[in-house]
Amino acid sequence: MIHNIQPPVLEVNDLTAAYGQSIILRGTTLTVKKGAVTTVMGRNGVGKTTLLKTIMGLLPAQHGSIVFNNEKITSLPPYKKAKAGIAYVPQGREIIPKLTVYENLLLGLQAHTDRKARIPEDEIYALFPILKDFRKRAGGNLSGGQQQQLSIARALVSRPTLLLLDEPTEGIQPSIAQEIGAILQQLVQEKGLSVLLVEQKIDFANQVTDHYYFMDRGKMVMDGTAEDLKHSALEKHISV
Ligand SMILES: Nc1ncnc2c1ncn2[C@@H]1O[C@H](COP(=O)(O)OP(=O)(O)OP(=O)(O)O)[C@@H](O)[C@H]1O
Repeated sequence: MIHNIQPPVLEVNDLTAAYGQSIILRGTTLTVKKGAVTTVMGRNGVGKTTLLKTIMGLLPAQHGSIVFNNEKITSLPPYKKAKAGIAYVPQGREIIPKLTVYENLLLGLQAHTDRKARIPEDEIYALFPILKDFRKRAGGNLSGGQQQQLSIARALVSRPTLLLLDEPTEGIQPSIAQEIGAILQQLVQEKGLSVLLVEQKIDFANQVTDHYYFMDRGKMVMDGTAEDLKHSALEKHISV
């Protein structure tokens, strides 16, 4: 019940966004609570990735508003949103294959407000021990699950308060997905991180989610906790 009295970290209101003439977000509204995982589910192509890109400022909002920690950030460029405390872990991970694990982590520092900041190596390696072992290895030589861990770690280097996470389980083994789920829970519960997750896999979503939203054709059509939502409703909105 604590979650109900926490102020929202992010409020997206009536958001519209398009690629050229192709309108994808059609009045999307959602709230992300502090220190909790909010998960957006929905069929392929309904606009989940587009929503994260628009929140991050990679795609302009045509209409509507995005409020982060009570400040309107709708039209800020991505680097300003990053400096404000939002980090984005894209679908497909976007690791630079020829750079080492350590060099990939260094890229995360670009979003840091303090220019003299260093990678919080102890913290990062405590969460992801494999990255310490492989810190001199090329990112491209890591497995999919390891790359996903690197991508999340790189986002955490800037010490964000809100993590936008796009399909972290795509193409990785269930056991590694479960490990990533446990790390996310740790970050949320111990450090108060807020997470907006886009996910298709119900097992992973159930492991971490506090509040669900279901998206269809550019807007939210249902939301609630896992207990609020009947299994049939979940199936209806995630079947591809
Ligand atoms: N760069 C782009 N230019 C034009 N259309 C795009 C672009 N990226 C995505 N789209 C289209 O926008 C729609 C929404 O895509 P989006 O990736 O947001 O969906 P999604 O719900 O995340 O689906 P998925 O689970 O497949 O990633 C799709 O019809 C897609 O083809």
